[in-house]
Amino acid sequence: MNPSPSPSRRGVYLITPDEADTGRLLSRLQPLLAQTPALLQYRNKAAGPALRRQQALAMAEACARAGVPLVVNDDWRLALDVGALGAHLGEHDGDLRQARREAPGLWLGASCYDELERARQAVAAGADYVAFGAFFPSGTKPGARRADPRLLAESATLGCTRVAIGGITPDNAAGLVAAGADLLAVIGGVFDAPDPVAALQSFRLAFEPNTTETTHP
Ligand SMILES: Cc1ncc(COP(=O)(O)OP(=O)(O)O)c(N)n1
Ligand SMILES: Cc1ncsc1CCOP(=O)(O)O
Ligand SMILES: [Mg+2]
Repeated sequence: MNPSPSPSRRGVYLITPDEADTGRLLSRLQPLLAQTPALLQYRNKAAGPALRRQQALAMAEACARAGVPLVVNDDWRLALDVGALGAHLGEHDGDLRQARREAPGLWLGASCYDELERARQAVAAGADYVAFGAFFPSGTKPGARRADPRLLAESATLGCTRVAIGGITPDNAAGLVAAGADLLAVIGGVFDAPDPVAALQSFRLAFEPNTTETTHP
């Protein structure tokens, strides 16, 4: 049995933008963490190891204060080091089976891009969640492989949390939830919005039952 903890499995999985200034990163995050997104992922593709560690520690402290679980991108050892809940690993981020063995308590996620078979293998190797995408063109990662929303339904039988990523905004979110996404991983849809807090709040609608249908006696 997998002993890792299981955070709230529905909602926005907010991911940090590349931001070199830790103070500025924190001040952009504070009002968003106050909205308690389901998770925060610390991701900074432009930072070296020292800045990543400094920022991951700052994220861990801010998340603990806000009651938001933290996931560290790319590096499960850093996740352990800063006391994060989990780590997210993609195809270039090491062996998931090794991470599961050496960090049995971490909540582990795996990028599966547009491949159901990769998701099956990730779950067999110990992943707690699988992530598919990009579902829409992503300004953050323009070269990201594209995925079909049908993957979200097709992966239901895996029995783990399913995450959608890539170009997700409040306007296109509901379709992915309807297709089976438990968590919507978002960078630009919040951080590039004119009002990031309002954008984060708007995602809530996507997770509410459809109230536009009327029942007739
Ligand atoms: C929730 C989530 N899903 C997918 C990714 C992408 O991971 P990866 O393919 O390793 O790419 P980078 O994010 O490292 O550029 C993710 N980070 N989070
Ligand atoms: C890391 C990653 N993997 C696929 S798309 C993407 C970027 C997500 O950012 P955005 O929400 O801005 O498209
Ligand atoms: Mg990665």
